[in-house]
Amino acid sequence: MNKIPPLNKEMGRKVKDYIDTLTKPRGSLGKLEDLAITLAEMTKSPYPTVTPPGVIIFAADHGVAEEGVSAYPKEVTKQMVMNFVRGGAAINVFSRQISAIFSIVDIGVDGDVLQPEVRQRKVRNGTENFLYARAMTREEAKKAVQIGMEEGERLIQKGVKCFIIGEMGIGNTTSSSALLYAITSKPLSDIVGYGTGISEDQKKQKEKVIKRAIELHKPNREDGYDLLSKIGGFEIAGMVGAMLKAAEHQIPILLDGYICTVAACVAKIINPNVCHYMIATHCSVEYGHKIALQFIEKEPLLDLKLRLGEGSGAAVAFPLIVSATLMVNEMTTFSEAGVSSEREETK
Ligand SMILES: Cc1cc2ncn([C@H]3O[C@H](COP(=O)(O)O)[C@@H](O)[C@H]3O)c2cc1C
Ligand SMILES: O=C(O)c1cccnc1
Repeated sequence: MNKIPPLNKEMGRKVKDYIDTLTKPRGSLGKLEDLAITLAEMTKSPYPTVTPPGVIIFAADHGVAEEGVSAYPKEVTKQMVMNFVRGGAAINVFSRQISAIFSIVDIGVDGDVLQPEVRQRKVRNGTENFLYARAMTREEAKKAVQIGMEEGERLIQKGVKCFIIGEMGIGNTTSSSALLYAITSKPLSDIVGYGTGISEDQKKQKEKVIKRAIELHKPNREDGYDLLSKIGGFEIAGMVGAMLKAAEHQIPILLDGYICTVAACVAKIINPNVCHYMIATHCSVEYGHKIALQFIEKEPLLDLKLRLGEGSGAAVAFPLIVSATLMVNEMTTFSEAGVSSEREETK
């Protein structure tokens, strides 16, 4: 197990006191103040920064996509990887907006995208259909998490100061829902959503597939690798690895939507300290997202009715995180500005 340092609460208290000296009514920047304090606790810096951000997208296919659980065909995974290369996907647009260091990792796409922009880290051409067999072996699950760690390390060496971890994989809301069901035992009707936009009948089929898979595999909810190997995906395992690596280096992780947050749940099972370094940026339309957020005990900053993934919501929320850091870095204090501070009788 990798070592993840605790939060530096002392630094948080110092920054809280400092924020109270800035030229604004005490507490008036609300959640931005909480964010600045949390970032100081994570980074151990009184003046935290989150730029440049790193966007890392793990792409892989899912055998269970054969069961008609997605509104789109499996080939879209590979086609979207090519779209990421060309720069036309939502995450490309938002990554450019925030000047992110961008990386695409093929960790298990069914078919090759042999482009210099794509990191060739394939474990296998997609998982097995977990309705009939385990998605991958335990060794493959460990390998995929290890690859996620290495790819995370690579971005850290490039100097990223926060992580946005995205994914692409047709069928991965089914895998994510199976994981969340195995982890929480909440009713399937509260967990399973419409993913890319399936019909009511397809949603019923999706629930049935998940229920049967859990009956077949009986995953151990306390064993992250058992969960990943039986009902997970290579990209989800890669995300888990990148999260563990970021936390080890005390780098904030901006969580995106449903799949990303389910990966965060699995990471928590492997090492609970990883959650200290996570910020939930938004709440997705996918039903299970709320349950996943409860499991890691995080409140989302925004509700933009997104249901895309790729890291898109976290990238869109990134400027808010920057605002929190700029408040501490650039605002003047009451004494510097010659502004009278709060009256004694109010304190
Ligand atoms: C064109 C396109 C681009 C996407 N970008 C992310 N996803 C999202 O949709 C997929 C999950 O939904 P499901 O489980 O229903 O297949 C994932 O690839 C996720 O990243 C996309 C889906 C499509 C079709
Ligand atoms: O919230 C997400 O990440 C999501 C939701 C639906 C489809 N793909 C991704």
